Amino acid sequence: MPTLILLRHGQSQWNLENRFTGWVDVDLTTEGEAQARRGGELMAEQGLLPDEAFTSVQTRAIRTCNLALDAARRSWIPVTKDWRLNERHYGGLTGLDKTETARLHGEEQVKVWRRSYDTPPPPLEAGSEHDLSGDPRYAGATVPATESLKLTLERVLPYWTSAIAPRLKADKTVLVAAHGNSLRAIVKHLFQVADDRIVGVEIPTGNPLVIELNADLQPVSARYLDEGRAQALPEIAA
Ligand SMILES: O=C(O)[C@H](O)COP(=O)(O)O
Repeated sequence: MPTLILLRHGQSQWNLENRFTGWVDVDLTTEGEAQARRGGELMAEQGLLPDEAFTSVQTRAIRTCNLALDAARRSWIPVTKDWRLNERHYGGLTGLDKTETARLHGEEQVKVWRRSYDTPPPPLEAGSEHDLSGDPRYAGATVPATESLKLTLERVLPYWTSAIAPRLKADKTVLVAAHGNSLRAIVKHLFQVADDRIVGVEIPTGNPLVIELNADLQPVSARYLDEGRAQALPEIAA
């Protein structure tokens, strides 16, 4: 049975500092490294051994992927990196403190920017210290100035369809080590979550989400391996 394991990176330095991160390449904290290793141990304990892995081009996801695969003794499998699995771009909010931003703009507005489907944050100004358009890892790509979840899904989905789905259709166990919102995009697509319901889907750091799929890649079961740190999952259509 095709098995997908979604793993959000472990706690990052800016998760700890409660700052909007998006495409900024912050690293894991010591706690985040431990979460990634624990994720790999849980996979191994339950015999969930990935055949292949996909990750973004951001250090926190790459290192999470490597630490989890090391812990599961699967560091030899093929790993493919692609910017389309990056975190959603947080635009002009990048680097700001989340609590302070809520104080300035109101909780509701910040919830809309963080969790709504199609309202992007204000764009990042060109030339800002967080402008990554000159970063060599994005050569040939158009670096966005901001992204809603909808825009994130629009760049994740073609990659899902062309690169990841074929491996699942070949009946493989596939690990995708990525980010809160690129993974929410995949969950929205797989579970056919309505635009106004995706606001309720949160993905915890470093907790493998195992989704068994049928031959048409529709979910038949879904569970977090660390039950104590699980979050509610969307319903599986009958
Ligand atoms: O980019 C970020 O700040 C986080 O990785 C995800 O943030 P969120 O919880 O606001 O979506």
